[in-house]
Parts: sequence; C-alpha cells; structure tokens
Amino acid sequence: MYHPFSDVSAGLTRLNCARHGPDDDDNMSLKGKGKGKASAPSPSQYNENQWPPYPPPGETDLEKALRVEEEREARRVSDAIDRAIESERQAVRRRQKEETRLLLLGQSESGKSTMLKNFQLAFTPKALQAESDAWRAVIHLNLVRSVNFIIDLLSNAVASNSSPYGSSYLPHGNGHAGDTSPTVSSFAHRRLSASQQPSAEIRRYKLALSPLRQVEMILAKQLSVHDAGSQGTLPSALLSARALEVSVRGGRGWKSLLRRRAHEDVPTSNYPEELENARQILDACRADIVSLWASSGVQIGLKEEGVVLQEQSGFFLDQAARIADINYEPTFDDILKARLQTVGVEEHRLVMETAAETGQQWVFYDVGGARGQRASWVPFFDDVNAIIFLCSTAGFNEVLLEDRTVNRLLDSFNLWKTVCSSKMLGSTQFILLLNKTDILEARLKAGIQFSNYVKSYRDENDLPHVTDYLRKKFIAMHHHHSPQPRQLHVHSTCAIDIDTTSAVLMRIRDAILVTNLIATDML
Ligand SMILES: Nc1nc2c(ncn2[C@@H]2O[C@H](COP(=O)(O)OP(=O)(O)OP(=O)(O)O)[C@@H](O)[C@H]2O)c(=O)[nH]1
Ligand SMILES: [Mg+2]
Repeated sequence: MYHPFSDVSAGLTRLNCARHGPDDDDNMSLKGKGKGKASAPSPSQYNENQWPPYPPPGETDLEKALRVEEEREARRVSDAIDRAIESERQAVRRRQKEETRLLLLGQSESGKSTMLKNFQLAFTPKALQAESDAWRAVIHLNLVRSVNFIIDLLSNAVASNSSPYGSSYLPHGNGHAGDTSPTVSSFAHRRLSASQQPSAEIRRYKLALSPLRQVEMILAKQLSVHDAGSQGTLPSALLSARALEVSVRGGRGWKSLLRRRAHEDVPTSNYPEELENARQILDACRADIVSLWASSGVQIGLKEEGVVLQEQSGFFLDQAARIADINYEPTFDDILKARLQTVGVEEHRLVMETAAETGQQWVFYDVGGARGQRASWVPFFDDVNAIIFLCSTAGFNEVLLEDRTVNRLLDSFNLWKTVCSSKMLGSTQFILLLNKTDILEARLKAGIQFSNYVKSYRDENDLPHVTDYLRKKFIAMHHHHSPQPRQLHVHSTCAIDIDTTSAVLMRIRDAILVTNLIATDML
C-alpha cells in the first residue's frame, strides 16, 4: 500500500510523527466521533504548505482509520530503519575497536612490504605459507630477470666496443678488474681477448639460456607484471644499470590467482600447466645458470659495468641451484628476500592466528614508495591507528631510482618531515624503523665513510654510532615538525632477519595495543 512515509527518509517520517505524536494518532482513532465524515478541520489546523496535509480535508472515518494504520506502519518502518542505522554505527565502532589499522610509509625499497611479510610470518604464518606458490613465481621471476639482464648487458657490452666490458671481459680471467691498475700492455691484451673469447662465451650462454625468455614471459603474464620502467617510474637510461623491477598492481588478487588449484574440481584455466612448464624449463637451465654466475669472466664483466647485482633487491643468483630446482619450495627467508614493487596502495587484512591474538584483525595499508606513488598515500592518513615509517639506512650512499640526483637518505629525511608535519596524522602513533642495518654495517665495515655523505657526521664509522646519529636526527625532526606532542617509537631493523625482526614486532604490537586500549578507555 502506498504511503508517502513509506518511501521517504526516516528523518521525514520522524518529523511527521513528532508533529502529531503517536498518542495523538491513537487518541484520534479512539476518539473518532460518530460515523460518517470527520468533523471539518478548523482553518487553523490547515496549512496548505504542510506535507502531507493533516488531516486530509473531508476525511471519512474509514479513511482516517486507514491513514492512522498507515502512519503506524510508517513509524514502525522508521523505527526499524533507525535501529538498523544505530546497530550499523555500533558495529562500525566495534569493528574499529577490534581492528588495528596500520599504514606503512617510506620511500621505495625501504622495506615496507618486507616488514609486512614479517608481520604475516609472526602473526599469520599459515596464511603466508598458503601464498607460497605465488611467492615462488615472484622469486623465479626475480631470478630469471637477473639472468636475462646479465646476458643482455654483457652481450650489448661486447657488441658495442665502446663499453669497458668489451675491452676487458675475460671469461676465464684470473682477477678482478680493480686488482691492479691496467697498464697499456694489459689493456692491449684485453682488447685482443675481447674480440674473440668473451663474445663466444656470452653467445653460448645466450643460446643455452634463451628458453628463459619464455619463462620470463610466462611468469610476467601470470603475475600480470608491470615493468617499473614501462610505467615511467624508471628512466630508460637506467635500465642498463639495473635488473628490471617487478611489480604488480595493488590488491591481493595475484596471490589468490596463483594458489594451487589441486583441490578444485573445475579446471578453470591452463595456467598451472604454464607455470609447470616454466618450472621445468628453469630446472633444465639450472646448470647453465649456476655456471653463468660462477664464471669469473661474467663477474669481471659485471664489475667493469659497475653493476653489483648482489646489492640489488630480489637477488637470488647465488641460490640458483636450489631455486631453479623442479622441487623448489620457497622458505620464509626466500619470501622475505623476494622483490615485488608495490604499485598503488594494497590493503592486507591479517586475521591473527597466534594464541594471544587469535581472531584479532590487523589491517595493513602497504603503499608504493616511489615518488610518483606518494600522492595516493594521503587518503589513508585518515583513521589509522599507527604509522610505521621505514627508512633504509643503507640509502646514505644511494640515489633514488626515479631521480638520480637525489640521495636516498636525504629523501627519507624530507619524507619524514612531511609526514610528521601532517595535521591529519597529528594524534596518530608513530613507529620509525631504521631498516637495512645489515647493508649499512657491511658498507661501513668495507670502509665506506658515512661522513663523506652526511657532512654533519663526526663520529666513529661503525653501526652503533651511525644508527644512534640517525635515531637522534629523526627524533629531532619529529619533535620539530609535529603539530602536537605525539608518541614515537624507534627501532633498528634488518627486515630479512626473521628472529631479530620478530622481537621488534612484539614490541610494536605491545605499544600499539596499549595505545589502543587507552584510546578506547579500557584502561
Ligand atoms: N639486506 C636487506 N634487504 C632488505 C631489508 N629490508 C628489505 N630488504 C629487501 O629490499 C627489497 C625491497 O624491499 P620492499 O619491502 O619490497 O620495499 P618497499 O618499501 O615495499 O618498496 P616499494 O614497494 O617500491 O615501495 C626486497 O628485496 C627486500 O628483500 C633489510 O633490512 N636488509
Ligand atoms: Mg612494497
């Protein structure tokens, strides 16, 4: 039955009820005097602008009874809507109390996604294990790209005589290019060798490992991979100095796509077979991959090209024999080392499996850290419990991939200042992770002087002093740029070290939970 109240908002319904009040209606229906027409409303009862008109002019007792009944029904609907809205509101409030929402921030390659994997490992290990197939595909792609990169780099270098590689590549060389300063005679000797041996070896590898192009294509297709370079985040001129980044569009679809479908009744696509093919090809190329990486000539060639693959993300060549094996299953260590650039913002909902936290939900927003990605962070500033900001301490002698004129550590400082000064994050808890301390330590031990890059640094060139300096510097910037006093926890981390990171995560968990409890007035 149509009634104007039944399809208007609860607010309007409430207005009308309030105007007369339920008792009025009841009284009127009870009091309905006589039969036939209701007494004509006095002029003061009419307001022709009032909607719906009340009571309608010339209303009969029957019409009145119907109207009153309809109004009662409308009130019931209105109350039901109010109750539903309120219970939804309470559910959202409850959910927000039960959920802990964390935003991971920091420049590209600072270790945000790796830290998220550590959280998964610590609190949802079964879920991470279930993603193992997906991570194997990423690790295989990391490996295959490194191989294809080396072959492309070295064959191009050999082909173009202008490259230093072409002049000194010794497939069976007996030293590193930097061991001795090249003399005129050694240079001449190298030029002679370069015209024959090097290209022969590389040509052999190129031929033997050519099936890996197909493997790269299959894996890239299955992961719907974007090349960072093709998205414009990596200038093409830089591609020769670095194995390509691997990235997939935000969202977790790619992982579920790659889960094993052994238990599914309906074969939905042929892609597991494609992946199996890729694994078989990789396995068949295993010995050649191992031998390529072991070749001293290749190592010299890379060195002369100024490429240190070991320092690049997603480096697995030293584990090729294990990883290219047909029976390879990724370990947690492998998963932490796998490199997959984040594009956009990924939401990861962790339903805690560990006894103390069972059932709790932690929602992580993992953002892409490259410069072109940072605009997408801001909408997530609203309504998160804590910010986990990662700074790669190894960035002190590195530059941004997307802008080779910018030092990574300086970029982290500036990013930190911007995040600290955001008013939207004024009362949000901050956690700062000084990450990649293993790489920092290795570089300091290798004699690279921190003070050469950070002019204000005057202390010892060792890990404790440098991390202490960084910690103080970040704390000072936080203090100076925060719009209001706010909690800050600082930890030094190596995100690929499961044990030490897990200890840090427990402290982060405790700090966040205590803050949440205080915020929800439960303490
Ligand atoms: N050696 C070392 N490697 C690390 C550490 N933390 C992360 N990595 C590696 O660094 C690479 C980049 O880490 P990611 O976690 O993908 O970086 P990200 O901050 O998510 O980068 P974007 O997604 O581009 O914003 C990965 O291959 C990690 O395995 C660390 O503490 N030490
Ligand atoms: Mg990432």
